[in-house]
Amino acid sequence: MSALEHPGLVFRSLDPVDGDEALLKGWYEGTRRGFHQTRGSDDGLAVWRDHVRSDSVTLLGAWTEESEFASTTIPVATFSSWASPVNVGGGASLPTLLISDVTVSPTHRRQGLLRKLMTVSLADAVAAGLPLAALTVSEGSIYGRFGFGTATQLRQIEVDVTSKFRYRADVPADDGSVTLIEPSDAWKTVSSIYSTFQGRTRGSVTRPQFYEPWLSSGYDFEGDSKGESKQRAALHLDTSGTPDGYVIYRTADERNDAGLRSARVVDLVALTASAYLRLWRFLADIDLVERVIWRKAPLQDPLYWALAEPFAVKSEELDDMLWVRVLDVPVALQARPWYAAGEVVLGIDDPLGHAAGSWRVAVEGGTAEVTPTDAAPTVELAADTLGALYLGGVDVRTLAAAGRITGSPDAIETWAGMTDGGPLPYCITGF
Ligand SMILES: CC(=O)SCCNC(=O)CCNC(=O)[C@H](O)C(C)(C)COP(=O)(O)OP(=O)(O)OC[C@H]1O[C@@H](n2cnc3c(N)ncnc32)[C@H](O)[C@@H]1OP(=O)(O)O
Repeated sequence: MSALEHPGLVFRSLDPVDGDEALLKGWYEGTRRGFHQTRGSDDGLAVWRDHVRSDSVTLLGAWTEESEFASTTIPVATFSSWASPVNVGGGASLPTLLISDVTVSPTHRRQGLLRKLMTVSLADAVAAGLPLAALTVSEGSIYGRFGFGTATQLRQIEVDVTSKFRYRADVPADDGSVTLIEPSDAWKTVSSIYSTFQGRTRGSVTRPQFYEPWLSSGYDFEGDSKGESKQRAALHLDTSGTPDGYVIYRTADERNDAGLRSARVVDLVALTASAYLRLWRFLADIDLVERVIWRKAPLQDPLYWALAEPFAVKSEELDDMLWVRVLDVPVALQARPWYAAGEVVLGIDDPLGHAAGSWRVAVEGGTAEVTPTDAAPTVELAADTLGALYLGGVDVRTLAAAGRITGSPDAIETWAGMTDGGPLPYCITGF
């Protein structure tokens, strides 16, 4: 906290368990104000308190010094973070600093408050031995300067579930079944299926506690009220009756932009291809619904390829999801999978210093050895580009074509062979 100084402001780190009640409530209100939400209800505050306690969230804020005309409890800047595993591929996960609730009020914007809070938080994460940091963003141009790059992407799709929705004749019939269940009763199964998915899926993030009140319909985050009455849940059971997929969705009174009756998928996880297609069949079988909208479809979606009329799937948007920042180059690079033997000297430009320097990366048998070196770099890139590459969401050649990776054509080809490969990362967990 010593590095956190700003004229007229007092910085505090609030204890999420025993912190001053008025300041905690004020901090929560500060984020709601910063994100243009309504003032919070007591129920919303209680849900937030559960999350910050159980995820051991660090709550940083800046308050104006005592004044007759300024709130003593609502801060002008907020910044939260906590440590949680991210799946980095090849079955490995790394503890990662997850950053959220970044707000600075209009009275104090562009005076360097975000920069101060970010710089201190990343330095603390390095001191605590966290090799990665990650966040999801509101605008794409803010976080590159702090070494974050777009590491995973999602597609928003709108699926025509009228008679156009029909699988090809060669798609095998699913032998399992789908059952409707109340979201509160489904929660235990939902969280267990997600946890298996998390362990298997490159780019996936361990979920913070607030997914429980959200997905079990205990709290409506959009309406800020207790109980979410529109959400429904269905489980997919395999032939032995074991749940291996779920969908949580909303239907009542939903309309798409063209006024067509639509359902919205809130969360969908399937552990097998068969469960995935069967859950989509289930969604298509909901009567009085003409379109199903899902904001978190994978970029390579089997649904498109399984349909007799693939144009039933309309891609609406390509969205960024997880932004990653490498803090410890050897730990981070040695943990992820590699795809061809080779050696390069990476030169990383990192104004914050954590990843800066020359690093010898030597790959043999699918694993890398990464050591600092005085040798001249053969491949050069900035920290945010390394973050974008890290989970395999974009390949080396594309970033080189964008001018973000430089080196001789041979060195770039060697680095591409080593780095590119494996499944695309997939993260459906915002925070
Ligand atoms: C992880 C998350 O929580 S994402 C949500 C982010 N929050 C929001 O979108 C809420 C609304 N916006 C805000 O509250 C503020 O504008 C913030 C938090 C985005 C920026 O806070 P500020 O204190 O004004 O930023 P600060 O003055 O420290 O700026 C740091 C740098 O980022 C740049 N920057 C800040 N905001 C933006 C922006 N919206 N777009 C582009 N660049 C930006 C500044 O120019 C500055 O650049 P420099 O230091 O390299 O010269």
